[in-house]
Amino acid sequence: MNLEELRKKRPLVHHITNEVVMNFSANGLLAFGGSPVMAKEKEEVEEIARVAGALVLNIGTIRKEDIETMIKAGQAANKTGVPVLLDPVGAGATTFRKQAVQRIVKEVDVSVVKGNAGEIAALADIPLKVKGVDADEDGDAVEIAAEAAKRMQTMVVVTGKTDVVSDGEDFTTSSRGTPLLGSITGAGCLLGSIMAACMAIEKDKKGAALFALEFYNKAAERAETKAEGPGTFVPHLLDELAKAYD
Ligand SMILES: Nc1ncnc2c1ncn2[C@@H]1O[C@H](COP(=O)(O)OP(=O)(O)O)[C@@H](O)[C@H]1O
Ligand SMILES: Cc1ncsc1CCOP(=O)(O)O
Ligand SMILES: [Mg+2]
Repeated sequence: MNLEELRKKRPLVHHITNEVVMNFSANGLLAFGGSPVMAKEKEEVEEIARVAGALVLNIGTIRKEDIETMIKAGQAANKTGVPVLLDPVGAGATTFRKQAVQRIVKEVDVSVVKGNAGEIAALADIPLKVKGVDADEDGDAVEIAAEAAKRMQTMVVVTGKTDVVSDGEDFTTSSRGTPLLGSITGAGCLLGSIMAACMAIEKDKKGAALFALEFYNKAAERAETKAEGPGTFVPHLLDELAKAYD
């Protein structure tokens, strides 16, 4: 994954995402070197998705009518080879969300499904405690990722204390980061935006996902050393995301 190339090209990342994180995701992606656009009107999503570098479908505050919109955008992205990242926010919390994800995955060729252990466990039908959009326990992230990848026939990233990237057969883990990421909202969503931007530049999607995980969590570790708590962690994280690490 070539970060210099990404920063030169500033790939456009089309987001259909939740209202909670829009501003944070846009700022974080800008800091990293991508170009965010949030657009969710059914009449315009195909036009944007087909010219974007990547598409993020994030179900954090999804309503019934948004499912069709996400499918429309996803299929337009598929037609022009634009990678699609799906974040199944809260999939472990309600049947509606889980079924929405299952429908999207069936109708769109999703490049990667990225979520926390609780969300991905729900999609793999592995019992795990969840609390709304958060995982309440870690579970066996490797097993969860593998089972979900097999069922959805796509690459899966499980995030948490240890992150796992799996295609159902092989897997790679990464254990960087800080628990402070769990004390701000949108940490996972922003990781998804950055991962999608990397996939716009790097065609090896596993390589792109691992680069995004390492870079993001390294930036978070450095931000932690400068922060006094969750409040000051956020601006430091944005600053660190704008830097370059070897
Ligand atoms: N306890 C932890 N220690 C280190 N990094 C963590 C920890 N919890 C989460 N992270 C990191 O925070 C980011 C968001 O992960 P997570 O909190 O699982 O997502 P979400 O915000 O979607 O619930 C990931 O990069 C992950 O590696
Ligand atoms: C709190 C909340 N509620 C619905 S979406 C959302 C944001 C979730 O963000 P993340 O998954 O990055 O923690
Ligand atoms: Mg999340």
